[in-house]
Amino acid sequence: MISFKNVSFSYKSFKKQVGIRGTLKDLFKREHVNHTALENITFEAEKGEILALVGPNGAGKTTLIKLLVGLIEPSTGNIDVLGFNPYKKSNKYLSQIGLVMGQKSQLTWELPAIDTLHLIKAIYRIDSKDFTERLNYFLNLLNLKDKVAVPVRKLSLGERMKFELIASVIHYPKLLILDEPTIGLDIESQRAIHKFLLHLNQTEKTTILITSHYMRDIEALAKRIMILINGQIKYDGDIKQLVNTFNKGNTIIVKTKSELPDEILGYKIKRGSEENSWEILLQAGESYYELLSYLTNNFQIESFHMKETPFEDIIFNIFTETKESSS
Ligand SMILES: Nc1ncnc2c1ncn2[C@@H]1O[C@H](COP(=O)(O)OP(=O)(O)OP(=O)(O)O)[C@@H](O)[C@H]1O
Repeated sequence: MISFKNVSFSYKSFKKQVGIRGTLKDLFKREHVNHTALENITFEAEKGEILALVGPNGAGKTTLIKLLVGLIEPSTGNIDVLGFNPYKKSNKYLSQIGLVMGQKSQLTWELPAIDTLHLIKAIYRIDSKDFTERLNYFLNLLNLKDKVAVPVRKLSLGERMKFELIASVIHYPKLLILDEPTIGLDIESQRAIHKFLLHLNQTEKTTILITSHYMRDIEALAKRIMILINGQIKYDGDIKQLVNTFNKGNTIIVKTKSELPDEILGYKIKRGSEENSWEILLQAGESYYELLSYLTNNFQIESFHMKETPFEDIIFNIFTETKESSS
């Protein structure tokens, strides 16, 4: 379905010299600078997969999406999507993909969303009966039935994004690309969009590639995650596996009736947020049986529970560690 082989991409830009002399020099001879946004990217995705692409700002996510939709051509390497070279922008290829960009709208601002949808129907030559049935089905699913005649500018952000989604999938795309589709949305709208995407993926086997800075999106949707840092793939695989590999440890929260020392059996004890609560960091996979039995035998313990490291923190640690090791 998607195949990237040793794909690199560099943006070319002009070097701007400082001062009036520099500006004058620039008029006659401009120096080019190359910025490598993606370096040697190789991955494949199968039909029906939901693949999450994450990375810090400037990692190269949007560049990868631009390559996928054929807006730019790789500097080196090969891309094949659904048997096409995206850069050739053949109509046959474009009719099989859908794109949602959270920061850009494909709906006409002054008109009701239904008008844009009719335009899309005409462009993709969707059969009228099929279009009406599919549209009604989606409108019901996303609870938008009474919003079709409202001008887009009067819709809430959540309603608009739902219409954006419908506009990008009404023509039965085999591949749906979503760039920050839930940006700025409340949790309810985010959840509605997750539900819709999972439903589409299950019923139509739509392959989905999503980028998001919200780890909620990633956890709700994808089994596979690809982490892009400085234009390179740092991790590509199962999300659960990622947690097992990169989670440094979990924290036990202990509540006591009395003070605890700074260290027990070699474990550092930190004060928790509440009175007489304590945090003890355990290494991943470490057994805590001995520690708990020591605590219960030697102190008055009220309760204890394990706090797993949130997925978001694990991803954040991967981002910062890579940054530190490359600087
Ligand atoms: N048109 C351009 N000309 C020159 N450099 C560019 C251009 N577009 C992007 N870049 C650079 O390429 C790198 C990758 O940018 P890209 O937009 O793909 O990152 P991103 O992962 O999508 O970031 P974000 O999460 O902030 O959207 C960045 O260093 C960026 O400054």
